[in-house]
Amino acid sequence: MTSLGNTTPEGFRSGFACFIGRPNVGKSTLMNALVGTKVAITSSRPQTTRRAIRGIVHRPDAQLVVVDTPGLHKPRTLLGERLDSLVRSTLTEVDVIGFCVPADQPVGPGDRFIARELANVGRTPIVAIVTKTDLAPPEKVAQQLMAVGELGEFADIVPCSAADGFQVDLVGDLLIRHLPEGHALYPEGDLTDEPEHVLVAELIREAALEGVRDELPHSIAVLVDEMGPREDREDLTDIYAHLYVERPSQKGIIIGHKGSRLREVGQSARKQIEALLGTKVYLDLRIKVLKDWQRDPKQLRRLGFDD
Ligand SMILES: Nc1nc2c(ncn2[C@@H]2O[C@H](COP(=O)(O)OP(=O)(O)OP(=O)(O)O)[C@@H](O)[C@H]2O)c(=O)[nH]1
Repeated sequence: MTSLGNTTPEGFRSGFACFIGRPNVGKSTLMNALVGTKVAITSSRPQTTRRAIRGIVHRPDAQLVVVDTPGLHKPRTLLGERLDSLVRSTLTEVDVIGFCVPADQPVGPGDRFIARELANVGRTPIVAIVTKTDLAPPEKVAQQLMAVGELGEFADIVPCSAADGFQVDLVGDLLIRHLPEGHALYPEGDLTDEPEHVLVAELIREAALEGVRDELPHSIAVLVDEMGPREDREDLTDIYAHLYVERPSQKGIIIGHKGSRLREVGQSARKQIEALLGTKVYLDLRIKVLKDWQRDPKQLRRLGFDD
């Protein structure tokens, strides 16, 4: 741990940024690329992110805390409504907003909806980020920069690719420019302030999301019940977790033929968790049906989606 405050160099900046954009535009991947390690989970399924996970970017001249928000969308369920209020409260609390639009898809109603929301946020500066430039030829990227420019008032518009690293550092620079001067908010070396058990639950959920069909992702939640080093074994962490679904049919899908899918999910999650914790992991993963938990306030609270 380094001390905070008394070693701050002249002109040091610190503060908060968040990325906003339609689901699946690459917000989490960009945050991971900026932070340089896997903190938020990513998947090819939209609406993977449900929590405001923070990644912390350490630079000699600045500390940028990135708050990762769920994609804004029109609310359909109680869960949806909570997500949206979470996004809106996040937007007013940060120093700068990164508005992400992918290079490989035309600007659409979803992007315009968010641009309108952003226009109401007030004076928070907005950097427009055209993501996934590796998926579009240069002329298409150039057109996209122009199209995005017409969506609103932006401090900057920058193309980048989190996949090949193109201009990821520049995105960091452009966000940092809007932070106030001040000392570091977190000790050097901290990459996130999410508790470990939350990261572990997210890694399990990510593994379970691989290859499932459209309606299922929203129905999966994971809770770590217990986690700690095994007695006399510093190098082994025992983890007991539950994966919740909403219907018995979904339980069957997750478990797979003779439990084959669940085994794969467990193995894949275990590898990721071992990388995160730096120890061997014993993972006891059970599945439970919590009927319609997305619509039940009590269950939502239990699963960590507070009002
Ligand atoms: N080719 C390419 N793919 C990318 C890039 N960034 C993200 N992706 C992919 O796009 C998909 C979505 O990325 P995420 O980072 O999960 O997107 P998100 O905007 O955080 O999504 P939500 O959490 O659903 O809001 C994943 O399959 C990523 O691997 C990029 O720069 N290039």
